Amino acid sequence: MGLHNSHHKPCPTHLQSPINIHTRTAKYDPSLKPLKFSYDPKTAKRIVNVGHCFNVEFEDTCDRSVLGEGPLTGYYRLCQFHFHWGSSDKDGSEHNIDGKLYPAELHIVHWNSKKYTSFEEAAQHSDGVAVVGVFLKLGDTNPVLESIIQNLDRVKTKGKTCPFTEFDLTDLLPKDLNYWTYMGSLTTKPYFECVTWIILQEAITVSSEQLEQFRRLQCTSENENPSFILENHRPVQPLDHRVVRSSCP
Ligand SMILES: NS(=O)(=O)c1c(F)c(F)c(-n2cc(CC3CCCCC3)nn2)c(F)c1F
Ligand SMILES: [Zn+2]
Repeated sequence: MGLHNSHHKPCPTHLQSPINIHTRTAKYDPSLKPLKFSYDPKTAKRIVNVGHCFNVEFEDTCDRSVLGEGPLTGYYRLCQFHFHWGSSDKDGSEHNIDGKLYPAELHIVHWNSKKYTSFEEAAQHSDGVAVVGVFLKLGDTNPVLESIIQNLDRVKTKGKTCPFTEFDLTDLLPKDLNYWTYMGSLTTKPYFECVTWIILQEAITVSSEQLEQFRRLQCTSENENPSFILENHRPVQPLDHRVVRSSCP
């Protein structure tokens, strides 16, 4: 659906992600509920180097690990999490907060298993996917991140996988679960506009050395000349007429 202007030519509105979150313009919505994470550590399955990043994949053939409440209707099934980072600690996050970039951003991807039968199907619908974004700020070594990073040398090249089980993803979340939420898209191809974005307001820590480990992943397969995933964050996109809501005043 396009907006109409004085020339009566529809101009398409885009619902692309990431965006810059202007905190003073975000609107407190008292009807927003607290986020409810119900993750079963046994659903953690494996780590995969997908070329532009690495995914930590979960068993998503049933609703054993779900995200509920918050801005969502019903619950969404956890399928994977991954990170975005930059070629230096100066940038790397996809979303910005009042123009501030963080050195990295965690995305926890869920899909609407009440209405759809797979992630691929859900991604074709505006209420299909819910991604929780968590900023990583420079600080002390994060021991929970370390338990993931110590496996990265087993998935160094594109297409490689390694088992990764018994992982409690709630250990990676900050204490404060207040969030901003808006309707947007996947930030990589095919950029489908199917995502309810839920961006946590509190960051978790990552050390510079841990970020360096991300940059040692290769986007090439093992029989190619190696090149590295130095950065994988998309530039911010126009907000257009979207409103960002906040779970707290
Ligand atoms: N940054 S993000 O917005 O959190 C983000 C995601 F949420 C994703 F789900 C993917 N994603 C892309 C595909 C291919 C599918 C192939 C079948 C059709 C749907 C896409 N698998 N997962 C993704 F790459 C990504 F970057
Ligand atoms: Zn992402």
